[in-house]
Amino acid sequence: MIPTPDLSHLTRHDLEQVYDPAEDTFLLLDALEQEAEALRKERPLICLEVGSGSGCVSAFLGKVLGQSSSLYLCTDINKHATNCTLATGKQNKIPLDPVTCSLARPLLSRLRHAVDVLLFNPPYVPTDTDEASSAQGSAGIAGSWAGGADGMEITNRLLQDVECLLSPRGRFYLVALKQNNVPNIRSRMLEDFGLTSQIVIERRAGREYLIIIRFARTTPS
Ligand SMILES: C[S@@+](CC[C@H](N)C(=O)[O-])C[C@H]1O[C@@H](n2cnc3c(N)ncnc32)[C@H](O)[C@@H]1O
Repeated sequence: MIPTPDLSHLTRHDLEQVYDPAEDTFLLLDALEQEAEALRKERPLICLEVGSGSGCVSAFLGKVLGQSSSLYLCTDINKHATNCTLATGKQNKIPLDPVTCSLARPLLSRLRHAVDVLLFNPPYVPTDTDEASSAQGSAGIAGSWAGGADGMEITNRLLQDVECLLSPRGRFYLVALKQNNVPNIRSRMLEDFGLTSQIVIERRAGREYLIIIRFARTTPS
């Protein structure tokens, strides 16, 4: 079993401003652990986590891949989150490179068809559009969950860029709620971008039913 990254350096003050890893985070870790062998075999060079929050998921990915020369890029709209991501990388000896920005927009042209592992645990909670817009605008803790209509407004923006980011062997892992309409997400990604998908793992956690979907150009082994 791969240990959960050490987050003991994060203070209560940090976790008032940055998403505290929760069931959704841990389900994504479980999915990455389940896929560990296949991920190592691919020898990913560029990994990108959008919305890295504490940095827990990217630090875990670094542990999954072990000693490698991978680049671990992370983005978050929340400046406190990118600070925490940097600190979590140091604490766990994984060289995380965080950038404060929205989604992957400023990196898009540089990372065209270059990302081998793309991760996103998005703000997926259905809210009204105004709440999601204001959370995005203030770039604080509410941006961790406020997802707008169907919880999909922020995720949909990244979905438009996934095909452009993924390398030929790239894999994209997305956290979704059942209410986000997973069959619809999967069929849109296939019809619009030719990306196939699999459910890696799913679990009920309290009121939420959480699903991790993996997208790729062809069905990975
Ligand atoms: C559910 S939290 C997940 C945090 C962390 N990846 C985890 O799994 O614990 C969603 C994260 O996405 C970030 N986020 C929200 N909107 C974003 C955007 N437009 N661009 C980049 N990050 C965003 C939030 O600040 C938050 O850190």
